[in-house]
Amino acid sequence: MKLTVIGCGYLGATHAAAMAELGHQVLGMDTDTDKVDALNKGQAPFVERGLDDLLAKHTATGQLSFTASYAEAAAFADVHFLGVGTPQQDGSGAYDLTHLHTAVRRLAPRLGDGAVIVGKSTVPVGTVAQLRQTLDEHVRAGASVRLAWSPEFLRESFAVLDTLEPDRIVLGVEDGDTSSEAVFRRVYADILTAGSPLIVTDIPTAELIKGAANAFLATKISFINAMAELCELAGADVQQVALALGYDHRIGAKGMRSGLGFGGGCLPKDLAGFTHRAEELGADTGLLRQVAAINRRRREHTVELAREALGGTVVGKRIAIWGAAFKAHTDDIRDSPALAVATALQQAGAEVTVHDPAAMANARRAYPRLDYADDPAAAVTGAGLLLHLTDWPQYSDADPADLAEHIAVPRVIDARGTLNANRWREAGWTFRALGRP
Ligand SMILES: NC(=O)C1=CN([C@@H]2O[C@H](COP(=O)(O)OP(=O)(O)OC[C@H]3O[C@@H](n4cnc5c(N)ncnc54)[C@H](O)[C@@H]3O)[C@@H](O)[C@H]2O)C=CC1
Ligand SMILES: O=C(O)[C@H]1O[C@H](OP(=O)(O)OP(=O)(O)OC[C@H]2O[C@@H](n3ccc(=O)[nH]c3=O)[C@H](O)[C@@H]2O)[C@H](O)[C@@H](O)[C@@H]1O
Repeated sequence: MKLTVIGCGYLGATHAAAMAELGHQVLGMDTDTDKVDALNKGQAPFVERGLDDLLAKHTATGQLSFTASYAEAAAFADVHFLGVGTPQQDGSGAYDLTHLHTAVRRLAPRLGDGAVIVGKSTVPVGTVAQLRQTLDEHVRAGASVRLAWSPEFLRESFAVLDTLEPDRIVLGVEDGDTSSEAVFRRVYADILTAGSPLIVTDIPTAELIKGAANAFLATKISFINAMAELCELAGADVQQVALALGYDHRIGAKGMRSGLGFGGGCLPKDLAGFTHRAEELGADTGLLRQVAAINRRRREHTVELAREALGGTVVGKRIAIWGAAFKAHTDDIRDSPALAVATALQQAGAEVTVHDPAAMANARRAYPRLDYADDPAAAVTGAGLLLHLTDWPQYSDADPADLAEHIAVPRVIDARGTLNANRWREAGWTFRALGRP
């Protein structure tokens, strides 16, 4: 089949490459011409495991290509996936849906009768009804264009795997739309045959499922972090609590790692957007607001622990920070907990040096006033404290005995819970981990 993917960031570029892997002819479209150029060379403009290989494989054969032209995209296919950004508006937490409306407005007059638009971006419930109006206002006279919504559940750093082997696929269709599901089943035929369940719903349900999924993932993380707060007060170990809870099949161990809390371009933004929309609808959002508050406290608590470790003040103190990405195996620094802590400490007067295996270029661009080091040992050299803030395996594999030679005072706070406490203590470090004795 021939398909387009409009908006080729983390979601869209991965979706386009995965659709080509399924055997479809795919044209990706993005307004950012630098991105389009990189993608046409078979390179992802960001770090994502396995994506460069897929892009290179399918751009080389011409099965996958990219353009900045709506006209080309509209002419290429009758099925158009939408993966443009839905960022947070400043202040209220509400979603900014302008990119979606722009994409529909620009695409609509160029579409032929029978075309299908399938949205994948994350949206608050009620968005598709508004997009339907935009579509109807701009579509060619006499052309009937269907609009469906299939929210995406991929995780960055597992994006290719999650797209090709999804836990489930959701498709929301408009009332009276009897044909989008059949088209969609053809697009996803191989994935459905392999066993991924497809849940077909009305539009509001599909929109809401995505918000609910991210709110639940955020809640699970904040729940275990609330237990971490309690563990610190009680002298208990949150990792053992999580281990024991996780064996209960109704709870499950996945997505319940305690630490510095959730960041990234999605969970914080989607929790805020979901909460905002729920309040507009008149729902009680006490639970969701607590989830966000607990998450904020993780960052504040880490800053406080650093202050405490350094004798009550960070002014003029050298602090090494391991990690800038919002999680391991990505260069994405959107709402990174590590950089939030780094900048808070710098604002409080500390001299902060940051290292990250993949996200240094993005961090440097966004936070040019922070100091950066090219390797983990260089970051700790001369510091009075090391903060471990992103869970890269390089950091848990590092040799604490070797590092103790470089740091001025061997003191570490493990905010991700992945350093081996015994190993660090035996190498002479004063070791503190969030939620653990
Ligand atoms: N990053 C992720 O892991 C996931 C993201 N999502 C959702 O997918 C959507 C996109 O997220 P990301 O890919 O992370 O964002 P992103 O910012 O990496 O990519 C968005 C892309 O859309 C392009 N764009 C903006 N306006 C456009 C327009 N009018 N026409 C064509 N292209 C346009 C931008 O240039 C950019 O390349 C969001 O709604 C997000 O919540 C959902 C699941 C996973
Ligand atoms: O809507 C989205 O964009 C995506 O958001 C998240 O995916 P992602 O942001 O890539 O990353 P996660 O692996 O969920 O991690 C999010 C944050 O939570 C933190 N986290 C994650 C898991 C955990 O157990 N504990 C924890 O603190 C991570 O360090 C990271 O900062 C969801 O996991 C995806 O299902 C969803 O599609």
